[in-house]
Amino acid sequence: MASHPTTSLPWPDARRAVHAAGAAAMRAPVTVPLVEAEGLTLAEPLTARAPMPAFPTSSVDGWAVRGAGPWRITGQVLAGSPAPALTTDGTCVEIATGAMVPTGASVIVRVEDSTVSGDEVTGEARAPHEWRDIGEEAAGGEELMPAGTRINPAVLGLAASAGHDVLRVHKAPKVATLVFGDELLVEGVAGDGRVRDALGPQVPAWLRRLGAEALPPVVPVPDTLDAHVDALKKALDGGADLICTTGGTMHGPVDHLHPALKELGAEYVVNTVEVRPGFPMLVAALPGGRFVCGLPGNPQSAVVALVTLVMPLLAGLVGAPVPPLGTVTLGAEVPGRGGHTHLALVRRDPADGLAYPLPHANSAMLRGLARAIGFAVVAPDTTGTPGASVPLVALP
Ligand SMILES: Nc1nc2c(c(=O)[nH]1)N[C@H]1C(S)=C(S)[C@@H](COP(=O)(O)OP(=O)(O)OC[C@H]3O[C@@H](n4cnc5c(N)ncnc54)[C@H](O)[C@@H]3O)O[C@H]1N2
Ligand code: MOO
Repeated sequence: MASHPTTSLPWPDARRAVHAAGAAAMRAPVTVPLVEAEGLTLAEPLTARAPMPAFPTSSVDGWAVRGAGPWRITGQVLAGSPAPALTTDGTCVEIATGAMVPTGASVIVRVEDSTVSGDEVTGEARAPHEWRDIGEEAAGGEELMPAGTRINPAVLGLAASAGHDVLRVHKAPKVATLVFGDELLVEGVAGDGRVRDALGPQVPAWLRRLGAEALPPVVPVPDTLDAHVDALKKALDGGADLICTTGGTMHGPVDHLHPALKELGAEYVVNTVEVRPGFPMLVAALPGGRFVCGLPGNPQSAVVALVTLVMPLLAGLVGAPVPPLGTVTLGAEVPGRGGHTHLALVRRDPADGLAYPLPHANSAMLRGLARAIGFAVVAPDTTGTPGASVPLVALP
């Protein structure tokens, strides 16, 4: 590894490069029961194991009738039982919502549209017919969700409906957080040159939202090369697939990240990105398909690095696509940052739906971030003008 290479990448290229590196290091999928699958990622497309629905299913309570009325009641079919066929015109069965529609039924008359006298029913059916046809939602074998889908509660429900008891998934990558800096306090108020650690509390929380299994942060890792190397090795011994470090990405007197990476034999995937704030961010690959992501120490810059590098890297590791960007329409001018991409904190105004830049958005500040929906992306050598549609990196 060269010392201090500054092969700075444009912001879109950096996202793609780390995603590709993650995808190349993807682990083998595992099989888990549905109850353990929430938040994990589908390793195979989710398919319907049978037509959905598997049988014609009444969508109302009423009468499944055959032929023209009036209809003589010959029985009842409830949800959960097979339905005997209706074989004679002028007959009907009482049917419950969710019950299997008997073969031979012409229509279903709703209970509220019917009159019963003795064992005879009269009434009128509504159009279109009041049942769900076999395979109306999906044919047997049809793909419902692609591989790479993050399993949310709705996907879990869909998988169950589609007949799955277990799923092939990519497990959540294990991610360690190492917070560098002798100036950091882990409690109380800043003063006398010391500042409160603002990253130990938030980085693991962002990581969990990105689908990682976040290990408890190590805070602070002392500002010596030995302590950095030791902490990185311990995290690897602890099974981390990715180690997020904070601070020390530059080359100041106590910035030891680059020398520590060199000692571990790491290879840069990305070393600095043409983005403001946060340009000194990096991702380095370690032997065995593991990674270190260096988040800059300025707290907002660290979050810019999380969404720029960690988000696509984690996506690659679990076989998900490069996280797509959203779009916002700007309500006010957002300046560019020269030849760099500007990730500008924005809020969305509930009155006009437009995105406005936030105050207190300096890279050392978190006040703007705490009110933001995400970062508007202002391309190099441009200005975000009011009314312009620009990409949005939504906060996870
Ligand atoms: N000579 C130059 N110096 C700096 C440059 C530059 O271009 N030339 N760039 C600046 C930029 S931009 C950034 S970003 C920082 C990145 O620095 P490091 O990643 O090496 O971070 P540190 O020096 O350790 O810390 C920077 C800043 O952030 C505070 N910090 C660090 N960790 C935390 C934490 N967990 N919670 C709260 N605050 C934290 C730290 O006290 C510093 O104030 O480099 C600039 N320098
Ligand atoms: O790039 Mo630094 O992250 O602007 O503060």
